[in-house]
This record gives sequence, structure tokens and C-alpha cells, in this order.
Amino acid sequence: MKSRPSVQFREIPEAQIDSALALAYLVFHEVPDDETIRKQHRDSLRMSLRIGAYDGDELVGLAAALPFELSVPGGELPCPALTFVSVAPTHRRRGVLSGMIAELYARCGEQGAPLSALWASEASIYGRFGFGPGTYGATVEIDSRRPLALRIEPDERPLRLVDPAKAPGVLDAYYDSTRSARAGRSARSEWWWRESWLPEKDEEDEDFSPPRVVALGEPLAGYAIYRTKSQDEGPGLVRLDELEAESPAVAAALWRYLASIDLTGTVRAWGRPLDDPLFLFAADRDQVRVTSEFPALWVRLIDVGAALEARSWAAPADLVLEVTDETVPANAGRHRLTVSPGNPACTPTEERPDLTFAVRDLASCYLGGTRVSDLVAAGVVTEHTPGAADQLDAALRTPRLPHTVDEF
Ligand SMILES: CC(=O)SCCNC(=O)CCNC(=O)[C@H](O)C(C)(C)COP(=O)(O)OP(=O)(O)OC[C@H]1O[C@@H](n2cnc3c(N)ncnc32)[C@H](O)[C@@H]1OP(=O)(O)O
Repeated sequence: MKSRPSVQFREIPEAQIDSALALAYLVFHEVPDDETIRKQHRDSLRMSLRIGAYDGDELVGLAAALPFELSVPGGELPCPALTFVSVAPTHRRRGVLSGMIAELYARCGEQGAPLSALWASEASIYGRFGFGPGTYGATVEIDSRRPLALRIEPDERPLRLVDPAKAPGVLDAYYDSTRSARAGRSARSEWWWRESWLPEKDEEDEDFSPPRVVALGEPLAGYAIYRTKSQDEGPGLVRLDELEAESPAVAAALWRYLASIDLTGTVRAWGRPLDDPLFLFAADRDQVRVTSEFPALWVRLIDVGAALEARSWAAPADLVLEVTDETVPANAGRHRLTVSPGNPACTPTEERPDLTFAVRDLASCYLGGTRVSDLVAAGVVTEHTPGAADQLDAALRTPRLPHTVDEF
């Protein structure tokens, strides 16, 4: 590590939250003039673990970790969620980030959190620290200048608009139930719903309308959250932020609604799961196009053994996994994973390995979003025992792909 001897890592006191924010605004080249956005940032930092890097008394680095609970196959785990990572331009490439990450991992260990997660500003930064893409998202564009062509009949029950101020109460239990179907989703507090997910103004683009919430069914069978904006040239845009539905027919009804809003001609859905049923029930894939796919949530296994024992498994397995880990040496070595129904165990061993992983690649597979056999085919995981990758894939498999939309 290249950290200068004068740089020290310690918690940032609450009284210095404004200095920490000033550093973040400096490095992200943004100065929100809206006080509600500043307040939301301040509140986020207040509820986070705030790791600071100090050169003497000067704050030169910030790494905040929100106290998330992440859904994993079969349950959920504490998962400090790394955000606001900022290093002063005067102190770049001297190991400040490396020092803050080491401090974060030590704190996670003390708190018994086996995972951490983040959204990366640049994909090249976090692999070296053992993070791997755990969930992926797709951007979808629907040409809605003509009716949405569907291969299935939409649910014909009436749709209703929900006041965004009341939406957390109406949606939260339903949203929470989706977390057991899809790993990679964090629990949402009332604060998170209000300030982060449904703020009046869109932080990225103030031309968008306030959030609109449309719901179907009583009890709730599905909902969509979207914003609209008019465009100088041509019809307006519907930006979909979230759509959840208990059946394909409910999903079809919501998509049809979004694609038929007057004075709009495009639905742009950001961060859809890669196995969205829409892709199969849309009748015209020229009308419904995936325009990008991207790594969404990056996951770090802080404690490999505890993380593997904490998830559920789809099939039996008995394998020795060799893990390399440069930033959390306690993970490095051989782990014997035995999975019999309902009873996973992961113990250190000296036996010959069946598979050798860098910890970042094991993290990519952990939620079920990446196949081990694909990593073997790519040459980044080594299979020593023929069939070991397939055995582990069968055990890791989840009914639906993991998915995350809460960007932080
Ligand atoms: C979860 C989030 O918050 S994502 C937001 C991340 N923050 C930003 O993008 C804000 C602007 N950037 C910054 O503040 C800083 O440049 C940071 C945080 C990205 C990096 O901080 P630094 O203190 O310079 O990193 P540090 O010196 O510890 O670098 C460690 C290693 O990562 C590499 N690295 C650092 N930043 C980058 C980058 N942007 N791209 C590729 N590699 C990088 C370094 O070269 C170094 O590699 P080496 O050990 O092989 O030489």
C-alpha cells in the first residue's frame, strides 16, 4: 500500500459531515443548488459509517457505508453499502482509497457483516479490492408511437394512480415480498422510499415530472413507478424506474399502460432484470429493444465462509474451493463446501481444490447472476476436477436472476 505515513484513517464525526460533503461535491464535479438534495445527502451521511482519510487535520478522503440489508438466496444479510467514495485531487494514487477500503473491511469484520456492496462510478476501480458484479441491469426502449404488441392477454382489472406521498405505505410490503424472489435487493426504510426513491425532483434531470405511481389489484398485484418529460423534438418520454408484477398478465397491463400515455412516444426503462418476462411476451422485438446491459450491484464477500453458509442452495454439492484474496487474507486458502438439503457447511481444508477462484469471481457468482462454467470458459476460474463448475452452478442456481435497482 502506498499510503503516505501522514495519512490516517478514522471515523468522520457528525460535526464534519458538511466538510465531507464538500469533498464529495469537489470530486464528483457537482454542487446541488437544491437544498432538499443537499439535505438528502447530509441525511445519508448521518446514517452511514463514515470512514475518513486525514492528512493532519485536513479531510482528504471519504468512504461512507449505508447500513443495508441485502436479499440473498434464502434470506437476507447485513451488507454495508459503500458510497460517496471521494479522494481529494491533491491526494490521488497514493493509496488513500486502498487505506479506506482496508478500514471498511476491518469494520465489517467487527460488525459481523459477511458482505459489502456498491455501485461503481468506473468499472475498473473495484475488482482489485475483491468486488465483482453480482447483479446486472438492462436499459430497454419501447417505441410507443404505436400500441404495444403483446403475445399474452393483459390483466384487465382497473389501474389506479397512487399519491407518491402515500406510496411507501401502499407498496412497501409488496416490494419486500419481491426480495425473496430476487436476490440483490435491499430493504427500504420509509426514509429511503421518500428521499431516495420517490423524491419530488429527479436529482439527475430536473426536467422530469415528479414520480408517478400506478398500481393494479386490491390486494396489490403489481405497480410501476415512472416519470415523464416533454421533448423539444417529437413526442415525450416515459422513464420507468421500477415495475413489479405478480404475474405476466399484470406486467403486460402495466407495460401497456406505460406505452399508451398520451403525448409520449418512447418508454425508456432503466435497470430491468436480464430475464424480464417482457422480452418473451413482447410480440415485436423491434419495438422492444435492449439498448444496453451493465453491471449493477458489485458485491464483496468479506467473509467467504460465513457468506456461503448463509445462503440457500438449489442442489447438493461437495467441493473444495480455493480462493485467492489479496485484501482480506483470512479468506485466502481452501474451503470445503458441503451442501446437503438445508445444511450448507464451509470449513477450511488442505485437500486438493476442485476449483480456483479470485474472490471477485466468487462474489459474481454468489447471488446466482454469473455462471461458474462461464468463468471457466473465460479462463478466469480454473476447474481442476471435470464437472466441478457444473456441480457448483446447479447448487448456486436461483429461480430468477438477482436484480437491483436501488442505486446509491
Ligand atoms: C462506490 C462509489 O462511491 S464509486 C465513486 C468513486 N469515486 C470517484 O470516482 C470520484 C473521483 N475519483 C476519486 O475520488 C479517486 O480517484 C478514487 C476514489 C477513484 C481512487 O482513489 P485513490 O486514493 O487515488 O486510489 P488508490 O491510490 O488507493 O488506488 C489504488 C489502486 O487503484 C487504482 N485506481 C484508482 N483509481 C482508479 C481508476 N479510476 N481507474 C482505474 N484504476 C484506479 C490505482 O491505480 C491503484 O492501483 P495500483 O495499486 O495497481 O497502483
